Amino acid sequence: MAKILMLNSSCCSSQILSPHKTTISSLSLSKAMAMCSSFCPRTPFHPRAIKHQNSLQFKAFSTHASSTSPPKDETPARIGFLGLGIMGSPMAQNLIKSGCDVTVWNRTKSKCDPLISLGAKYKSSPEEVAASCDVTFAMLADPESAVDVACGKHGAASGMSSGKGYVDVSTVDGATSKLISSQIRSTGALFLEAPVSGSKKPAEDGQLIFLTAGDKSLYETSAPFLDIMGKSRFYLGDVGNGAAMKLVVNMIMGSMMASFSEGLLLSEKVGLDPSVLVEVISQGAISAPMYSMKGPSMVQSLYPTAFPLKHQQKDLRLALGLAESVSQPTPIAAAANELYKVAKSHGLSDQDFSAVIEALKVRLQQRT
Ligand SMILES: NC(=O)C1=CN([C@@H]2O[C@H](COP(=O)(O)OP(=O)(O)OC[C@H]3O[C@@H](n4cnc5c(N)ncnc54)[C@H](OP(=O)(O)O)[C@@H]3O)[C@@H](O)[C@H]2O)C=CC1
Ligand SMILES: O=CC(=O)O
Repeated sequence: MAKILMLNSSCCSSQILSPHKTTISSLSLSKAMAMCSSFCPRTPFHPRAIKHQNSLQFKAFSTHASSTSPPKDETPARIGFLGLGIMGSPMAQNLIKSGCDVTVWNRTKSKCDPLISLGAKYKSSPEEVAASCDVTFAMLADPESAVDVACGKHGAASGMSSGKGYVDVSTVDGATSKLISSQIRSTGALFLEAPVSGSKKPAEDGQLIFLTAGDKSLYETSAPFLDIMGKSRFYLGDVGNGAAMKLVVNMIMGSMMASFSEGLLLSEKVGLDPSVLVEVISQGAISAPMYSMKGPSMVQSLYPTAFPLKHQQKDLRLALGLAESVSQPTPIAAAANELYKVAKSHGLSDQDFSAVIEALKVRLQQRT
């Protein structure tokens, strides 16, 4: 999907400044240009929300982010963010740093504190966040927590009403997403599922890939915010399609990591240097950023957590359920899932998913 950027070149000099007057060094040029166009009143492209059927109408950024006052009928969007784990915290942080009016909530309140210091507001329940915001994002661990936060007691749905939107960016299965969608939409609000591809570093750098599905008008009004947090976005149609796309991608990723782990250990066992294997792979047709990023630390048996192993196993489990639902054989993913289960049983749930290699070491030790 191409982003269309209409730039007024006079506002984009060699050093592009954010509204907070800091150089945007970690953002891509296209993102910086898009942000520049957002803040420059002379550019034809401006992320003001379009008026839609259910009157979702707002501008993307708070007034201090713009050099001119907004028209009187536009108020700055109030953005809610629920779930401040490895992914949610940097995503919310990027919204705040871009000048958005952000209200946060997290089950463990202490994780809100760094964001409050950056200017976020705080509410003590998902319901209160949803009631006080125009669009609420949720980044929760798994289907159970996503349902609980959206539909449980004092959940977001209780604070939703017509004119509001709920964007669930958690990785869940289609059935869960449809359940949340129906609860949210029964209040008159709009729903978008938008799981992300990309891990901790892309979340920090605003380089995530959004896989969205659901209410198209919410997709359009949320686009300026998705573009702050991500580098691309796909609109895939009906609720369930975004979840399915995410699960297929992560099914492939989990199998790739399991296979890479076998290769590293086999190379070592036959007397090769696994670091050289990582280098060889990086130069050939099977190279992937994941191998180059994770390989060197895996060789040292280090697994600093970016994507928790428990979440990778959850995604494999959900992907296998998806495959089962259409009778698609997925023997490789099924075998990989077993390996992640072994890793979990050895206490590796909260390590990075690359720690799955330890499950193979355990097996080797048990056999010898
Ligand atoms: N890390 C990654 O690289 C990526 C992760 N994802 C997906 O994004 C989602 C979040 O991942 P990540 O940030 O890594 O996960 P974390 O485990 O770091 O964070 C999980 C979040 O869910 C909250 N949570 C868990 N259980 C409950 C519950 N019962 N009620 C309320 N809140 C709950 C946690 O709250 P608390 O702080 O209180 O524990 C925390 O805010 C997952 O679905 C994951 O699969 C997608 C792409 C990449
Ligand atoms: O879900 C994990 C990712 O890296 O994407």
